[in-house]
Amino acid sequence: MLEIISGISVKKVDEGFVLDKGISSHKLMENAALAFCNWFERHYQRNDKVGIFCGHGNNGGDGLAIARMLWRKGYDVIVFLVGENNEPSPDCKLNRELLPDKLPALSMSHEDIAHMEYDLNIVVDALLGVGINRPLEGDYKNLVNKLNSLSGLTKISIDIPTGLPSDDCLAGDAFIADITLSFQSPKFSLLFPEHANYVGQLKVVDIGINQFYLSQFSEGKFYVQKKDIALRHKNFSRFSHKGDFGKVMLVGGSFGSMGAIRMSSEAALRTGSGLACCMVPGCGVDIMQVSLPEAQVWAKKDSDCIDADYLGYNFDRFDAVGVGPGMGTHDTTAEFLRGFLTKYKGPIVVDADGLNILAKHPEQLSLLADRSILTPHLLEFERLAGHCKNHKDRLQKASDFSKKHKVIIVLKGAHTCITFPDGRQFFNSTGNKHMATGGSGDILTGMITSFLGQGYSFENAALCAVFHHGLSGEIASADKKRGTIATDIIKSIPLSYLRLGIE
Ligand SMILES: NC(=O)C1=CN([C@@H]2O[C@H](COP(=O)(O)OP(=O)(O)OC[C@H]3O[C@@H](n4cnc5c(N)ncnc54)[C@H](O)[C@@H]3O)[C@@H](O)[C@H]2O)[C@@H](O)CC1
Ligand SMILES: [K+]
Repeated sequence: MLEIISGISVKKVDEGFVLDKGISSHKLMENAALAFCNWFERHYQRNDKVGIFCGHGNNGGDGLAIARMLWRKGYDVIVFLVGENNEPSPDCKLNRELLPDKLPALSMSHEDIAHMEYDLNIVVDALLGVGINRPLEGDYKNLVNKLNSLSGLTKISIDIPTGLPSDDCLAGDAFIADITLSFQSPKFSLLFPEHANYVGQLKVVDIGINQFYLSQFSEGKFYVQKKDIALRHKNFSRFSHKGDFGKVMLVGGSFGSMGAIRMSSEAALRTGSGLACCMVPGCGVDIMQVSLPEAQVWAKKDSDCIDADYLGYNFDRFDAVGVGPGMGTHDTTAEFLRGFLTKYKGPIVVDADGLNILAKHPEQLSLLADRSILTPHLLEFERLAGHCKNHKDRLQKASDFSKKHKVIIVLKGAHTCITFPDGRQFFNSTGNKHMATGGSGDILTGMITSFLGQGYSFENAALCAVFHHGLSGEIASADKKRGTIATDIIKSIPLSYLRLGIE
């Protein structure tokens, strides 16, 4: 699992790695530049006109090495040098000297920046990286704003968009990238929703520094990728029977809101549950049985919402229970939740109106069994934990909340963050904007509940479900883009398993 370390630690990791391996820091920069160029070559043609904007630190050094390599591969490259009245870092200086004589390199004055007019297809931002220690000003600021104003070309940031602090929220200007290629592991701030427009698509490239070096600076933050997830799945044999795949219950729905619980239930079945039973109000029975014949239904006749009478049911027959989608927050439903949390101590997932009830009745939080999984989106989380100044603050509050109530928080959004009571936070790498559609969260509830029911540990259930949910969304939206709807995501769950070689 990739460690997400602070910008200050990045420098220390580099130094430790270089010392241990007996290589030069220049060689490490060459590795980084090569990793970038290998990625670049797979995506861009040699007739593209590439402008590489290089600052005076090591980020600029990366840009210069990349320019030299791309030029040697036959790309049409122009190098722009900025910040030349600052002392360049030693590796930046060396890479300036290594530029081939025939490769055009232009020093940019204030006037050049103001009147810049080049016919470029691709802009590479190698102005500043994780070494930024103050908001942009002067030439750097003017150039970044100028580049941001150009349209109709592809903009790529090296390591981090210039101007973004690696571990904090942006104050001031920053380069707006279409793609950010971050070296070795993503920088923390690249995962904040406030920065989504600056980062564009996030790619992480390996530059050969192994995890041993990164883990020495661990802050308990991790970036979850495909290779981390495949191994966390359980193997089932041909002798496995329905019971091994788990019996789960999904509780929710109310008059006019039956879609949510229907989608959760279908998602649980598609994730592999042996049996899914949904507990719904009487008004939802026909809807469920007609639209999802594979699910069992339990309901009280003539009711419009889940009420305290539902507490007579024996929940202990289930391996896991998901509660909340479409359930409403009626007083009698809150009464049900109080009784349910008191009664059932198996693995549970609480989502949507289940969370809204907890926000309205915070005394119920103490009834949650240890390691219950709560799946709020950003707004639901704030209802539970109070106003958050920004995402950094929100992540800290998620950590405090998780520790205090001994629950697992799945904070949904781009790079969904899973926080455990021991403080570890896992950031997901799958998913895209097309998943921001009604019902998407209900599906995740069904998926986590299903994994819990299959006997996965709390950690593996949360990580696998979040990863597959995102990947299913990517698969579903590949040809539907903004026309993607939640049920498309459910249909893609089996394909997501296949992508990981899981049968
Ligand atoms: N393991 C890694 O992640 C590696 C990182 N490398 C690169 O090294 C970069 C970090 O290099 P540096 O630490 O030299 O940092 P930068 O390239 O970000 O530059 C730091 C320099 O800029 C100055 N500076 C800070 N804020 C400024 C501002 N607002 N305006 C103008 N100047 C400002 C600093 O005083 C310092 O002189 C990474 O982002 C990455 O691109 C690679 O070369 C090698 C491996
Ligand atoms: K940069």
